[in-house]
Amino acid sequence: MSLFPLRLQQVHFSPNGRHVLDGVDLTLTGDGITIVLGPNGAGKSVLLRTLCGLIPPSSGVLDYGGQPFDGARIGMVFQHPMMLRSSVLENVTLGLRPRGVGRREREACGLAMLERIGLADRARDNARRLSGGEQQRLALGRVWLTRPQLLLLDEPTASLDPSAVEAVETIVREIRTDGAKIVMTTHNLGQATRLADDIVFLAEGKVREHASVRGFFTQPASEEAKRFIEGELPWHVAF
Ligand SMILES: Nc1ncnc2c1ncn2[C@@H]1O[C@H](COP(=O)(O)OP(=O)(O)OP(=O)(O)O)[C@@H](O)[C@H]1O
Repeated sequence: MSLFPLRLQQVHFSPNGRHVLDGVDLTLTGDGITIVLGPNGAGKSVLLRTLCGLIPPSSGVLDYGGQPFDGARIGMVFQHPMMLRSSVLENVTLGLRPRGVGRREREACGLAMLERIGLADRARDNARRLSGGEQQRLALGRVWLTRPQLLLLDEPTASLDPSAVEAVETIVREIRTDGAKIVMTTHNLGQATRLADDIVFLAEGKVREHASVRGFFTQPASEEAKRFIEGELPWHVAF
């Protein structure tokens, strides 16, 4: 049963009458990486939290491929992932416990995942002692083990150095290749050009554009998107 196409129709989130999401219309297919761009406060994080059920919309329709909402098939990773005060191995297998996976199988799956994300030699270390980049890789491995159909990433590389960013991007691509649909926010426009299949441009709680990555950066349809690209992209993107 697929969560896709995922359709949002006139989705509003208006806490205390303030229009944070202001009539979002959006259709997402089940493949590829969709990057959500937009200025600070545009509502990008709120949109992701709405998609995974953390924020109930004030009004509007969210249709997950005609299926009822099923949070078990949706994963989310935040800019600062939560780490239990326990080992890297226990942290990476956390999502398997509620699924009834026994301890031995959890360990085997966890160790295999740590190999994939380059943390096998840290399995017995305290997860909270990992660097920011390592913690983000661990958070991605943890959610990857639960085989989500939809993975939401909220600025996962915002506070990382370039080599840690590259490691995270490699894992994100592998998760996509493994079949998950990825929706991700970033302020790093270079990253958007490296990872995205399509771009959703959000401003003042509205989807202003939804275009291919090439289309968005070479021929932005709105003045707002043009200004956004010019203001935050200090280099020429050559497609
Ligand atoms: N749970 C919430 N309840 C009420 N208001 C919220 C909630 N979460 C966020 N907001 C408000 O919604 C607005 C949009 O916030 P959001 O975090 O989605 O912006 P953003 O586009 O992700 O910005 P940034 O790029 O700075 O992270 C902000 O004014 C924020 O204070």
